[in-house]
Amino acid sequence: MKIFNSSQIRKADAYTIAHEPVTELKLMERAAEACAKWLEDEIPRETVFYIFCGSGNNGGDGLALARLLCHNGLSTHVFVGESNEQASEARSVNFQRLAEHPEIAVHQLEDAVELDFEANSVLVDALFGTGLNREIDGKYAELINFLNELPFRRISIDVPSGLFADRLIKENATVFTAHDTLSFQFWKQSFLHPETGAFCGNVHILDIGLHKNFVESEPSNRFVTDDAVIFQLYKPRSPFTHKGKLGKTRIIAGSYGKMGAAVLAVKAAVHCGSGLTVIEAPECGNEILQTSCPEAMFELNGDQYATAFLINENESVGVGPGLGTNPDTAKAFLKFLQDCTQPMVIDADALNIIASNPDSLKMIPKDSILTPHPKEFERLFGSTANSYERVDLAQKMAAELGVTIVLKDHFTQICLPDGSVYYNTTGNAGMAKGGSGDVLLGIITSLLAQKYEPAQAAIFGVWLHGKAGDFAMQKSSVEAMLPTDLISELGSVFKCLSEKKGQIH
Ligand SMILES: NC(=O)C1=CN([C@@H]2O[C@H](COP(=O)(O)OP(=O)(O)OC[C@H]3O[C@@H](n4cnc5c(N)ncnc54)[C@H](O)[C@@H]3O)[C@@H](O)[C@H]2O)[C@H](O)CC1
Ligand SMILES: [K+]
Repeated sequence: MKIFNSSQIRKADAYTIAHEPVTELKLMERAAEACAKWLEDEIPRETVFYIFCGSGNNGGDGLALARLLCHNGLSTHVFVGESNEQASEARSVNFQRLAEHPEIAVHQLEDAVELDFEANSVLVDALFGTGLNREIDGKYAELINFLNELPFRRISIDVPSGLFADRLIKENATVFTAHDTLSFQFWKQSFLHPETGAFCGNVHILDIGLHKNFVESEPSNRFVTDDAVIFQLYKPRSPFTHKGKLGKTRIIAGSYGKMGAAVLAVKAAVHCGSGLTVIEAPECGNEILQTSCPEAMFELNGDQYATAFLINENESVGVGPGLGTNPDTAKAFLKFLQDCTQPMVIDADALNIIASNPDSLKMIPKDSILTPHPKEFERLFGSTANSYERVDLAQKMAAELGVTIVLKDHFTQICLPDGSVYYNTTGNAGMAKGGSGDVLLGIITSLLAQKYEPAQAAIFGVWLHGKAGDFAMQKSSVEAMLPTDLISELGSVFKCLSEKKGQIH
């Protein structure tokens, strides 16, 4: 799914109105219908809805929503500003149409502070959407601060009021803090970054039928990895295949005291479908690895830590977890990097060695995949003021070096050599635990061995890893789930994928 900025979203709106064709009023009605359906499906019927409406079309959505909810027998209050003079036509019509339902209580926005809210209230924010053009202040800020303190579920229409769709806000800016955001048609960039996404709660993207031709032809280099992307990437296994056709994965990982990282990476590679898997590690890991993962072959590269790396053609290499940064390991790794020509997956200590030897960035084979967390990214490419600047820098460096950079975050960003960025939305806070990254390296390397193109392996691998995390969370909890559980859940994720793909074709 493409990510558009607010001016592109306005264009999508206008294009749809002109070419479907459909009136602005009808489009607003569709948006309100989608929200009403979601609320009626998700929120108990005895709820009292308090809908706060601004003077723009976001407010118009709120007014239409109030009418639809009331029409369906739900208890509804609306709050509007003093004057409707500035309002768009569609918003004004929806204000007038409230008269169809005299049972809707209409209040002034400033009266909210005096109101006795029912115990089973839900607050709906339709104050500002993509038309916000400056930070919120004055009476709107007072109202939002008041609403944020009430002990009720808060739901935003399209965008939490106070957030811009496509840029950072000032620290301490006033924003409606939503538990859920019902947003139209597209993910907005601000939902995907920690500084702004924290205000959105759970994001639900509602289809309102904006014109396909516009969506297809309007350029964007930012995307969200959605189900359509994944179904296109996933290659179901042919019944006539054999292990020789499913690639050879080499995981180079582990040193004394950090052999768990190697275990996790190699097990993930095997569970992700690698035909043949080799774990290259120092002698101290031999017994541990052969016992914990008998499916993989062991090859020696040192005693307590790696001192020489083996190069084999026709293998996909994933290197770094638990490797350590002993000077001998660093020297051997840099030589290996210089001699290799095949794309490889580089993580953890291998990234730290590169960061300590900046000239080695140029030696990374083209199309390789780097999987830094924010701290590793900073060591490699320097610090940035915020996550928006960080993804811009990652996008630039990926294109400059001809590599894929997987910037690990709540919504991990996959920056491809062609300058595009994919945001991943699978995964959860239970994955913020030592060992998750080792599993990711194993998954991506395994996909690379199975002849997924490097960019595909990165996008698909990050999605799989997150989805396995979501399955693991359902069985356990964000606190208790383990990176090992991600490996165990890979099977269920593939099962689900192949069943769904079967339905589609
Ligand atoms: N694009 C779509 O797919 C659809 C969008 N819909 C809804 O429309 C809004 C966008 O509406 P718009 O009228 O452009 O903007 P807003 O409602 O967000 O508000 C603009 C309004 O507010 C004033 N304003 C802006 N910033 C401030 C501020 N800080 N303080 C006070 N006033 C401010 C501005 O001058 C305008 O007067 C979109 O989000 C959807 O909810 C359609 O209904 C369906 C299709
Ligand atoms: K809103």
